[in-house]
Amino acid sequence: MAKPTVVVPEVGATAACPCPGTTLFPYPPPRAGIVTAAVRRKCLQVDLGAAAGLLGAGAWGVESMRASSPTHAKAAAALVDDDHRAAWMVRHPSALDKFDQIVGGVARASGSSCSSTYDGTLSPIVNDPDAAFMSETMRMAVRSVAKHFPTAIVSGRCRDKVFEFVKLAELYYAGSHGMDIKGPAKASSRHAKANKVHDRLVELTRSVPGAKVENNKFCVSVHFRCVDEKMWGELAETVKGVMREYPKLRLTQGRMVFEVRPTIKWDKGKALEFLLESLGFADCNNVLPVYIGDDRTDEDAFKVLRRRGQGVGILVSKHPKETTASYSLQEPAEVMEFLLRLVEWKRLSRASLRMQQ
Ligand SMILES: O=P(O)(O)OC[C@H]1O[C@H](O[C@H]2O[C@H](CO)[C@@H](O)[C@H](O)[C@H]2O)[C@H](O)[C@@H](O)[C@@H]1O
Repeated sequence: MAKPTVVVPEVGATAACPCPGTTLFPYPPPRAGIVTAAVRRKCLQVDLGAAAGLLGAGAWGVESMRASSPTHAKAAAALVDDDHRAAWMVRHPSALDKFDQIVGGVARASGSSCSSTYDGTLSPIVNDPDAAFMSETMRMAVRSVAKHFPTAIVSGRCRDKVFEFVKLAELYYAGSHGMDIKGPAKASSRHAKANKVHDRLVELTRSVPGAKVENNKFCVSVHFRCVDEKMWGELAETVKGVMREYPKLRLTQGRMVFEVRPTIKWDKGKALEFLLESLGFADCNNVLPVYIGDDRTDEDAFKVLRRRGQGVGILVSKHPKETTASYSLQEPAEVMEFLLRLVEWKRLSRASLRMQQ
């Protein structure tokens, strides 16, 4: 596995990670005084072991693979009765229906910061991970949001690849589950480094038709969306075998994908927290951080917002799911509508401020 070198959101530059607990990142952090010792302590306190999506030894296999399968999700959803769904919607109401409530707590003249994941949030889920393109209308919506609010995309993918899909230089990008962060600027053209684990997984999964191994620079994804369910057990055993060869790696699971990651104490939650601190939004009560995500690994970010009592987490899901997010949206189309509402809210706030002056 390649050693993460990088990190951080400083306009136009990459710099160091705020989490000095690991020697994998260079230190000190980029902007003295912005990332404080208290922040670093907070980073280290987050209990990764309890993070949703982190699979303990032996806890993963065909059953957990089934849980992330759309066919099984649909079957499970069919069993969910209307009362259950209605109760879930009360706990996680639509962010569109509750838009006024969401922005209501923030002073009119102030703002928001917006973070979102890529797959399943800004782009629809498709079989081929290399073909998860974003629509032009979604790109325009994200561009508009970024004009008004600091906007970040936090993804399990490698940063360069997310940039290739999104193509907006004005955003913050946090790739490899937030391990590789860069602020608005022309994104780096550095290519993802092939690494031993990636090559080993490619070699060993060749016998499983439909399996696809993706190099996300500091992480590796093993996709089983196109693998016949009969082969899932074999694939899980193969991945498990490679994990035994590399005991310093850990395994998490997303939507029909195994995600092999280094055991460093870093995740999307810490990336979000780091972005907030670096942007100077950590203790602002007149800024509304919004995090929108669809995957188990996004729960780390939702938990951070809950713990801080700051901002809102929005889960993108058509079906009721266990989540720490406060609100829900059903699909990327609703995400786009929500983003445009944020832009409109900002425009109206500005106009009303001008009238008062
Ligand atoms: O953090 P995200 O931006 O949500 O990335 C998480 C994973 O997303 C991608 O996989 C998912 O989307 C694919 C394309 O729609 C789909 O085929 C796959 O089944 C999904 O799990 C990406 O390819 C992974 O590397 C990311 O870890």
